[in-house]
Amino acid sequence: MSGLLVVTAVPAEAEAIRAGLIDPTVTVLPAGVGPAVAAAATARALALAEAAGQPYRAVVSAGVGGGFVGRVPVGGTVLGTASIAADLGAETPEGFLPIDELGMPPALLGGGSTVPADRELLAALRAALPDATVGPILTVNTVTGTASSTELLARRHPEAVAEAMEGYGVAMAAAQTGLPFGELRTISNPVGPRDRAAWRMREALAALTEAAPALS
Ligand SMILES: O=C(O)c1cccc(C(=O)CC[C@H]2O[C@@H](n3cnc4c(=O)[nH]cnc43)[C@H](O)[C@@H]2O)c1
Repeated sequence: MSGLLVVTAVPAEAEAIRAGLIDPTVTVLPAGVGPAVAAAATARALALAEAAGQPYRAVVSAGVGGGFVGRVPVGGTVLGTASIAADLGAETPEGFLPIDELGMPPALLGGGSTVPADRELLAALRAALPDATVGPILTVNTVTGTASSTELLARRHPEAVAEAMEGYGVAMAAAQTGLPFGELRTISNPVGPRDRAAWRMREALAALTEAAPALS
């Protein structure tokens, strides 16, 4: 059996993680931005490893993300208790309905819009990163960029600590293969009105390098 598969969106995240890794059996795969490409690339990597007789033992979605103000600071590190597809569902005149509430058989949804992190994997990550903020991480197709959508999202997910764009996709690929899944994010920006100039990408990438020894 191979080691851990860590899936990032962009090469800069992958390089930041590789710079801090201490476990040589960890593979870091930059898969692309968004849940669809993340799921497809993760599923392919898992299937190829399985076919080669060297399956991975667990999968972690990792990279930078937006933090909910008052829940985690910019530059902070977050561990997901669950990855939630926050915009998978239907709009109604009364508001957003998650896919789980549309009356579809759960089997058709791959279980639903929330994928819990594997307990043992999360416990190991928490032990290695005791200062990390722990809570659900939202997966969105569109970076939240207005005060009104931030408020709606924060109200719908009062426990959520961060948002990013890949976790749920990676989680679905891991679930299809029956592998433990976790999500680790470092915070590059607050979730809120779009201000790209205020993103602290360098700090978030440095925090990824610092967190990388926990990936083993
Ligand atoms: O906003 C832009 O102009 C922009 C231009 C180039 C690249 C990006 C990104 O890489 C953003 C998405 C990327 O980073 C993660 N991320 C970071 N902060 C957030 C956030 O507040 N909400 C959602 N995703 C975020 C995400 O996982 C992507 O991989 C943006």
